[in-house]
Amino acid sequence: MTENPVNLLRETLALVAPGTVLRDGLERILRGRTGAIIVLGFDETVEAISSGGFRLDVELTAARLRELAKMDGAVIVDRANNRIRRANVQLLPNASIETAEAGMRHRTAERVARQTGHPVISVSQSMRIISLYVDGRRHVIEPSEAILARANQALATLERYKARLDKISGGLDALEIEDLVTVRDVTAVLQLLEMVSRIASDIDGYVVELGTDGRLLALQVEELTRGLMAERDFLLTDYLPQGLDTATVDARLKWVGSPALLDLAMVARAMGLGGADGQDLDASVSPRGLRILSKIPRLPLVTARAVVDNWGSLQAVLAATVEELEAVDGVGARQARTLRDGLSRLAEVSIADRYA
Ligand SMILES: Nc1ncnc2c1ncn2[C@@H]1O[C@H](COP(=O)(O)OP(=O)(O)OP(=O)(O)O)[C@@H](O)[C@H]1O
Repeated sequence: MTENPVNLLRETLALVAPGTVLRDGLERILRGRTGAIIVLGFDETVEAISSGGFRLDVELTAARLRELAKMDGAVIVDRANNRIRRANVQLLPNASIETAEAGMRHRTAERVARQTGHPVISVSQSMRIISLYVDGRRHVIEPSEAILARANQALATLERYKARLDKISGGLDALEIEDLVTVRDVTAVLQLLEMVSRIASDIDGYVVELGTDGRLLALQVEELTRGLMAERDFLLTDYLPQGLDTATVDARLKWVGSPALLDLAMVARAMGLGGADGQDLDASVSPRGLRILSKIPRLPLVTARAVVDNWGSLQAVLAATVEELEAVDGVGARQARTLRDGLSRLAEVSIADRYA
């Protein structure tokens, strides 16, 4: 099999999500109180294990699927072009393939999926359940309400983490301006960014499964996570030691499980901060300044980058005069003023917050 199993499951979940032709057909089969076995792939391997029935080459529609499922046997759909290719077929998969299922329909579905590498759907007449067999695993298609309940729980968690992220990221602004940042402060922001991104990716999975029922959810996640990838990038640009790049940090964090992620030293180690074991969380660090400069309204990102590249530290940028800023390649008079005013405002807000 050439396809990545995770992608094939995701692809199949998208094919049967609410709002799709296939899902509509499956719902009709359930309402009609019949069962079905549908193979989502058509090639020589499928042909070789198909016996009897009849051949056709018609577009997949919900009504056709429902009609054809009334007959005994399987329906074969070419998922590459959404056409029904065979119906009323008896499937003869290799009987030595292990299956944990009971009942011929489900045993057959599981074996065919394993043997052909194509996803197979079975609709159980007796249990009124739609199951998906993909890459050796069974996935039960749940009603949207059940998935939405879980997705909404995840969304509430995402909102809580996002609120905390906003708070500690704002706190980091103040510490950066006053040059009081420690490894703990930086890693706490990256930790939350990582948690938010993991929860968002879980919700993305639900969105795929929910199809049209997940539109609102998708919009909410998009709104909550907008700009966070950029913020993460700027944070890493600001604090990564020389010789360590973002891709390496990403790869390291990927292997950190969610419970381990709660350990700040683990995050520090991934960022190459806090000593060899990441334990020195109280060590001082200074930002290059890109993260905070990116927060200045109307300041083009290229200007922010040019300034950071030139001075290499936020404290040096804070000490620079408008004339010095203007002298940097890629910084015009207007941008130098915007930058100076923006930094002054940020400093005022930070100090006011600190002593409020
Ligand atoms: N090898 C097969 N090829 C095609 N269709 C099959 C095959 N085996 C079973 N089926 C289909 O499944 C139907 C039900 O079979 P059976 O009652 O043995 O399965 P089951 O798993 O108990 O089904 P259900 O959960 O729907 O009650 C058959 O009438 C037939 O349409």
